[in-house]
Amino acid sequence: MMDDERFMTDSDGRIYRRYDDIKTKPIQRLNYDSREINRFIKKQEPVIIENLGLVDSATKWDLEYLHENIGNEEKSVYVSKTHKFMYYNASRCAVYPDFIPPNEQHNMTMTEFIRKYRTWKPGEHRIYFQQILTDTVGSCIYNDFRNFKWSWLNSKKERFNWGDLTSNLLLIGQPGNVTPVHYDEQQNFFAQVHGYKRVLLFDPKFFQCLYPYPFHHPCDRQSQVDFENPDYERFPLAKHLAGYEGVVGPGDVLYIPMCWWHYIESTMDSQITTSINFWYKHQSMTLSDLRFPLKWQQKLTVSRNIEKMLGEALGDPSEVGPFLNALVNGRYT
Ligand SMILES: CCC[C@@H](CC(=O)O)C(=O)C(=O)O
Ligand SMILES: [Zn+2]
Repeated sequence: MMDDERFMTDSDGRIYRRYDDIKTKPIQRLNYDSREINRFIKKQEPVIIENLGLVDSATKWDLEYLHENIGNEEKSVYVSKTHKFMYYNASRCAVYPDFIPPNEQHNMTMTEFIRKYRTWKPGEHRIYFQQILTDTVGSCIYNDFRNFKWSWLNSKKERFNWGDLTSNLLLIGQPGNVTPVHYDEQQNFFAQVHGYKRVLLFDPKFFQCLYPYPFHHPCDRQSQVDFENPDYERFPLAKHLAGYEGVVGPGDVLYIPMCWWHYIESTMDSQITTSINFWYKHQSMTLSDLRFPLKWQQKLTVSRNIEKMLGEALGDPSEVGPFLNALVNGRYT
């Protein structure tokens, strides 16, 4: 890997893709007992929380233990011809008939996933286990799940008036797997269990630099900018990207604020990467809470509502682009 100039090795020996064009500062790392943590969450800024032990009971979740205990219901595994696993909403393909899904979602048993994982050879399609933890898991897993530090999580939910926990995703990836830059409309405590992931995060205000796909596109919420081969002709503002960077390892918990752009890559030196995320609905905002000018998180919600409403008002999502161009070009530009 060392002689492949697409990759770099950091001072801790972590190996990940080199993105010289992207300016970043280190994500702040704080010990779990630091009072500063609440300040970051209140300001909705990313922070890596160390030694919290949030999901310590999942440390034993290696492939053997999961094979024994997770249950034989089929699990959700994404399969990609490349190392990238961009999420897409298959139900929106009708609006974009030329859209080619960048990967496939398969359902397979844990036995099948482990067989594929263990026999995988470079050049073969990559796999990425991404399964919501539901009550169908075996009793041992359920007990481990109950032993997560829910008191800490609930204290943050209450303190910051977050909505309900919507889901926990169990992620099991191969070294080198990449989740390209996107945003989610939920607060996220991202707990790293095994292996290392390099993360890049960007404030929602970089909306114009990351050129998200249209609302009605299958890749809604995903950026059109390919960090490995950025097209600065089509996306000139991508040159101005500036964000935060860090590597999360076993025991680290990354707070990914709602609507913050994030790119997450399993480092090449990892044997396997296992993560568990905690997605929370954002806090309910009342009109009296609104302060102007709006924050970009709020402008993002406004922009999504406009695109959604236009699709309905025009009766055809494919008219939204031409209509917005007619509205803006030569008038606001
Ligand atoms: C499908 C979710 C993938 C995850 C990133 C990663 O670990 O690859 C993420 O983007 C998130 O937790 O929000
Ligand atoms: Zn995400």
